[in-house]
Amino acid sequence: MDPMFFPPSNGVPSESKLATYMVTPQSPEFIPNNRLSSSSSPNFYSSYSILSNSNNGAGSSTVVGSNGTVVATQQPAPPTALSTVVGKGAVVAGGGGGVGYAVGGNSILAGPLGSSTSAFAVTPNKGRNLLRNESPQSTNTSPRITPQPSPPPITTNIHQENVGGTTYFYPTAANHQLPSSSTVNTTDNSFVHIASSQINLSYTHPGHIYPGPASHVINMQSKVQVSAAFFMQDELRNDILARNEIVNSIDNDCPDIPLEVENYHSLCLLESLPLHPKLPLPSSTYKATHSVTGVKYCLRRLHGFRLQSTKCMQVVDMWKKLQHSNIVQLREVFTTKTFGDNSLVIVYDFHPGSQTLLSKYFTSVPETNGYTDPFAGEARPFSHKSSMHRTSATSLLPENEIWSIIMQLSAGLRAMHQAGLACRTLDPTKIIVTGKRIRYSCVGISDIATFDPNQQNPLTVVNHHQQEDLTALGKLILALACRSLQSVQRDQIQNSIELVSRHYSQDLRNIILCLLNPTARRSVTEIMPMIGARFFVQLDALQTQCDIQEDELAKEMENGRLYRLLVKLGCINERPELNLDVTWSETGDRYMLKLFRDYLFHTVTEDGRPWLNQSHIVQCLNKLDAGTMEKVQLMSRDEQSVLVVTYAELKHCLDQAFSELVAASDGTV
Ligand SMILES: Nc1ncnc2c1ncn2[C@@H]1O[C@H](COP(=O)(O)OP(=O)(O)OP(=O)(O)O)[C@@H](O)[C@H]1O
Repeated sequence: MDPMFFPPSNGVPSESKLATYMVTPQSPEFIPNNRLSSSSSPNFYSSYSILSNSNNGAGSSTVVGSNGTVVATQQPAPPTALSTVVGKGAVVAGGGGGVGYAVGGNSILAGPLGSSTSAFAVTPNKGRNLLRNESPQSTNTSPRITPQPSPPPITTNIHQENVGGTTYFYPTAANHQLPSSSTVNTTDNSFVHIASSQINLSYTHPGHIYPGPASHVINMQSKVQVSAAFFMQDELRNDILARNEIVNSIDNDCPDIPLEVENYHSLCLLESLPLHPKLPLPSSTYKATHSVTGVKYCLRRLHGFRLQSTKCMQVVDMWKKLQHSNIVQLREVFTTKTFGDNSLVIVYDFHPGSQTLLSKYFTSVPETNGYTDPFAGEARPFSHKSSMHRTSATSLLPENEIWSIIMQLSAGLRAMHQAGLACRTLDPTKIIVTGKRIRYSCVGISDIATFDPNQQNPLTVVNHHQQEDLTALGKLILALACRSLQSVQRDQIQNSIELVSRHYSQDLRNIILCLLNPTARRSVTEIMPMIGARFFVQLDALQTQCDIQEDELAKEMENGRLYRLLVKLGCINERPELNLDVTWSETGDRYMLKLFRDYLFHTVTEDGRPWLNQSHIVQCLNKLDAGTMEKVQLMSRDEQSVLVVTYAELKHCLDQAFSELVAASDGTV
């Protein structure tokens, strides 16, 4: 028979759902003798400390004391402690009035109670709100850390003591000794080792609480706001949102694009131009979704291209292996007729929110928070059609910014050259900027498109292309320094160098001259000494950025863990039925969790107003997840009964109930 239907012989009003948890004289768990063993206590109920109103059942049972208060606890409790407890006289579950809790959480425990170090200083003290200060457990007791998911067996040898008319029950101490240290399993399956000396913390998991930003991070910000200390910086949030929006957008007004191309679908045109000088054929760029993984990629299509020889796949493999933070990774290459012609498609990683170097530095279009929408406006910003109008931007760039670009471009180029490859598309339209990151975006295309299977000496050709890369890099730096593409035209170069000499350092001038020198055989490593100590500035900036981002990560890290806990609670609480059992959610472990949910979210102030306190919720969830031995008082909705349970027991209930749900489900969690 479901315990729901037991007669309420324990003094709990029959309408109280807590009756299902209350102890009856018949209930083996609370018979204070030694007959019981852990095996006779299949339920976990015996471990709950229960307090009920005696007025409704006074004298009717040996369990209920004459003043109507019953306290049972599993804490070993010397009598001296008991008298202290009773002396406080705070344990009143008023059956009639329903008021009744001037709670000192301490006062309901039979045990060597110290003053609780509750994290909640402000304690609403009426009705279900009594449940503050809920950690009556002292460090001096021997709390038991419950390794989860299964709690240790609970000894049901119970000692009974009547003090001042109140009968207390508590188990003998046999197996309630605190191990010297324990391991607690948390929701994210990480195991946290807890030394017993740490138990006196209101959390046994101090690592699960974000302590606020580190001093070296908070002092980096000029204007520190309280909210900034606990929430992600607006700028970073907006950046991520903008990128997500770009990734998720389905913005395809071009009806000619096929629905699916090989393993990719949802193609979305990024840019399409008839001809680019660096590419021998018309090309188009798309964002596309991989059909199997759902990952977004950037597809570059060469129109009307026939692959002459599969030998070029060797060079494709070389590019595929080349990984560098300043190179957009080439993933695969395939030919297709899906577009209605013979097309070659080169698949790259997709970096949302990117713009070309041309668009960022050679146009006078105002910036929008580092992001431009490539689809906005009538003329696409980097179109060659309009590039001549955009080649002269307004002001000169700060030298630091130019050096940052030089370092990133030379780093990427060095990786390519060391791998025996050449970029061959070192062009402001084929370099993309994502935030502060610069990447070569079109590597390998020229090698494939102009592949000559009859080439006798490929190494010489690569050397030649590498030298061309260095010249192109010199031109690009000069153009950036002058903010003008025309500055690198033959008749302008002299004037441009003079401009650099006037406005920038000697090193910048030297690096340009070195790279533009056609007579010398140059290597990308030669420019390192010219970068010199600026390298350290760049390194410092990057490390500072890492510090800030790591701190942002620390803020957000715990959210996922608490979310999973809430999902479990949400799936269990108020579930109308499970396996046709309509009482499931109202009985057993689930009832305990329901009261805990009320305690978490529905606490009210003395005058009945909702008491909304996020820190209360977060702290309680953390304790639940850690399964601490701290006790919490849960009150039934009719305010007639109070249960005292440890978070460890609640965690056990949660795991148990959720396992039942999983077992009854279709297997997908
Ligand atoms: N890997 C990538 N991830 C995300 N966006 C990219 C990537 N590669 C290029 N883009 C973006 O796609 C758009 C089109 O790129 P594309 O290389 O076709 O530039 P373009 O200005 O059209 O050059 P061209 O004049 O040679 O056609 C640009 O906004 C560029 O920033």
